[in-house]
Amino acid sequence: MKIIVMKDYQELSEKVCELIEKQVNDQPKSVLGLATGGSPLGTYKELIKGYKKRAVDYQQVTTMNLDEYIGLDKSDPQSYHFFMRQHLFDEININPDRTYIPNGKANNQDKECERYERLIEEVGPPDLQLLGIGQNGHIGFNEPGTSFTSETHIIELAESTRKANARFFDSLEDVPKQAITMGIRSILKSEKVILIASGERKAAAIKSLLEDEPSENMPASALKNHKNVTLIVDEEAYMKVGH
Ligand SMILES: N[C@@H]1[C@@H](O)[C@H](O)[C@@H](COP(=O)(O)O)O[C@@H]1O
Repeated sequence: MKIIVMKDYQELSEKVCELIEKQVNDQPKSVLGLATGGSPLGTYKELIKGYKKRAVDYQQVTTMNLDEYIGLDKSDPQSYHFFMRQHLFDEININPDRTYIPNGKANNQDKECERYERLIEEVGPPDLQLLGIGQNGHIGFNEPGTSFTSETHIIELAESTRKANARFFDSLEDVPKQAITMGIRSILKSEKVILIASGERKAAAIKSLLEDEPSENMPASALKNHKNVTLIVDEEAYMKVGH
């Protein structure tokens, strides 16, 4: 795993933006695996700025998102569909027909999981997958205990994850209890992975990721079995490593 330590969140976001723009400029038909949550917000801001300033062209790019809450409509402001439109897709020249996100409102969720996993094979897998990490080490919505051989599946959200994400909702009760997420194996299908973490809140997870043996209790540690992972952290998220 390659490790890059940046001074702060802004520098981290600029670095990730630079790597994504390079991917798209080198390969205009790239498939980008995208993430939601607070971590990639700065990156998306930089990508939008870059699109306006440097005329990066996203017309032929395809995107695949990691996950979605079960039960939220695409038009729900808390859904990841809405998040992606608001924070990126509506601001760049991407073709909305080439942006894929699991459907959290499908009538048959098992079929939806199968459909999305097939899409990863047919449309993807991503040339570059961007990932955040939960405080408990989750990636996508793969909570601790998820099998490293899992594909797209339904997951019960950990109480700690619901609490951490409650900041995006009116109240904790509004946070869905389930989500649909690419599995660990699905994520490992990507060519390259960029994992980002910022702030003291993530320091314990980053220490465990780098210093402990891979374990299904720390979902992100599965990335140690992937050949091309770059971890980009800021100084706060890295501060516990080696101590
Ligand atoms: N499903 C998302 C993950 O994809 C994200 O990486 C993680 C960290 O979130 P944040 O970046 O807001 O700290 O938790 C969320 O629940």
